[in-house]
Amino acid sequence: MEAEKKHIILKTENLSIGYRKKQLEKVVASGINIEVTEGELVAVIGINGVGKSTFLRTVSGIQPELSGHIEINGVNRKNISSERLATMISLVLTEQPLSKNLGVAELVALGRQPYTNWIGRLSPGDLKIVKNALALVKIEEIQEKKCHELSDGQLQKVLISRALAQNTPLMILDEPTSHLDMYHKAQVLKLLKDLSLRTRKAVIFATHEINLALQLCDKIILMKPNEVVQGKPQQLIQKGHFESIFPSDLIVFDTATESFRIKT
Ligand SMILES: Nc1ncnc2c1ncn2[C@@H]1O[C@H](COP(=O)(O)OP(=O)(O)OP(=O)(O)O)[C@@H](O)[C@H]1O
Repeated sequence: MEAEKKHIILKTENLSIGYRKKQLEKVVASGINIEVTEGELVAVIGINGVGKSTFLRTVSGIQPELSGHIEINGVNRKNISSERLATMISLVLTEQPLSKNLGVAELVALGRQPYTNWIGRLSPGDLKIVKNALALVKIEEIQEKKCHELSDGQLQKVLISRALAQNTPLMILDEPTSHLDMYHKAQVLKLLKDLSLRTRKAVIFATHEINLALQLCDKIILMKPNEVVQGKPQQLIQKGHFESIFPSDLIVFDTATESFRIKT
């Protein structure tokens, strides 16, 4: 029987990413061909400096691609205005400048900005969506708090809730678990998994939590210095891709337990 064809939310073709300064071009990664479909949870993995943030920023339209093609929901990203892009991609970035004096519910309500007028008045429909976003992330109890009163883990959930209120088919997060303890890292990633299943959004996040990503994600985009590959965790493990991510003097990938361990 033919497998059900899923809607493609993000597609890149021969994408090259990096930085341009005057005439100089610094290519961070090239030949990136990936596809992410609705309801998928996808981790972007690779060593420090390999280009994970650059990739996410390029896909989100924060910085231009060097060359190649990006499609969001079937539309060439070059043909999408920034206003429309805000209804297609929601972002959760690390070290985001935000007014910590804002209340939790107020911050989540900012997710409705692409749909409200310049005064930002919320309609009953907007308020319902904000309420739903607070409930999906289970943060109703802290909605009256100010953002400066929150722990890092709580703040991360609030930012995810704001991205949900934005109601986009694609959610992109850059290292959503940095600064969190092991339990809260697992909690946030499990939350992303549940959200991708329940809302059918495509959720893409950069992470250094490879062991957790291998257990939870539908797909992994593995960025290596000379190639970017994508696949189901099992496929990438079977092809031996994880054995060559790090220099092997300190840590090794154990295929039996499908996790990294310290070399003894
Ligand atoms: N604004 C910039 N201008 C020029 N080069 C940059 C700029 N920002 C990052 N880079 C370079 O691009 C490369 C990729 O950086 P990037 O931050 O995307 O990596 P990363 O995989 O997200 O790293 P990490 O895991 O440490 O967060 C690095 O060599 C970095 O020095």
